[in-house]
Amino acid sequence: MSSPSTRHGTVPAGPADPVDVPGTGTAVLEIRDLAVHYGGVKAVDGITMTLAEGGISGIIGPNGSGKSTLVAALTRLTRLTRGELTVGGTRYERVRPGRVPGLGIARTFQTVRLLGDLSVAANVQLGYDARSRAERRAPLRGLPGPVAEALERTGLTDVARARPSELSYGTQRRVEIARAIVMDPRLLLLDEPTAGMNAAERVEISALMRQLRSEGLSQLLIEHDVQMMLDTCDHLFAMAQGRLLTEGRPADVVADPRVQEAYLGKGWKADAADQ
Ligand SMILES: Nc1ncnc2c1ncn2[C@@H]1O[C@H](COP(=O)(O)OP(=O)(O)OP(=O)(O)O)[C@@H](O)[C@H]1O
Repeated sequence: MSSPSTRHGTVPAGPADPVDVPGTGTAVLEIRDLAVHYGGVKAVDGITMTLAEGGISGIIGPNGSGKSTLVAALTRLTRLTRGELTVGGTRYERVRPGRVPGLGIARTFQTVRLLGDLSVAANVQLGYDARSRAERRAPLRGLPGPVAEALERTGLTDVARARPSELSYGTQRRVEIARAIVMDPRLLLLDEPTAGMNAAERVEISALMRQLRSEGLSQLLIEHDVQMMLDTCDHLFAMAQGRLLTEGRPADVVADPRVQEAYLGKGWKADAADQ
């Protein structure tokens, strides 16, 4: 595949091995001493993370460890108690949520949020229309190039005219990813994209994420499925009680006794780390 040109610059097509490709060495997102307290609840309490450009970073942590709050902070949907956020070199911890897509951060949600009355192509076009006011006035006859490209990159061209209800759950998830990448983000946040999926659909989403990485897209994956994290991520962060426990190569992080201690079911993590 040729190196795609994005509004954030031309990116090199990378090899597919998730362990050997931790990113380009440049940070796409930097989080410094981030805290979100709800009254006395320290949902996130002093997190510092650097996400490598061009890589797939993952966050694991038991229920209530602060993952969703961290995503809400990164997308500016929750107020920070303190901390700094930098994307593509731009500080953004004070910007309004509506400006976040314009900074190059796109996301998918824990639940499918597609418009059932619209075709797959029209749902994806909503993301394209959101790119800028000027583009929203562009003629909608036929599919704009970026919409067709997003459909192709996510393997949806053949179902472009279908309604979401006609598609499997896994395919609906891919439509959401298409809608996010049509914005040409510098970073894609995926919040539990395989929740409710069967094993085959999880493998499919993991493969799609690795394909998007080979096309140069930086991604942050929040996911409970540790095997999916091992199969997909270049770098893993483990959270517990609002803090960062450890980070590093996924197999090393999953095997870390502190990480296993943080979960109740320790056995399956040891199994996953052995693979
Ligand atoms: N709006 C809120 N007000 C008060 N406490 C909150 C709020 N949102 C989250 N919390 C608390 O903050 C902590 C972290 O919650 P969060 O949902 O971020 O964890 P999580 O790791 O995403 O959990 P899960 O894996 O179950 O989604 C929890 O103790 C939660 O009860």
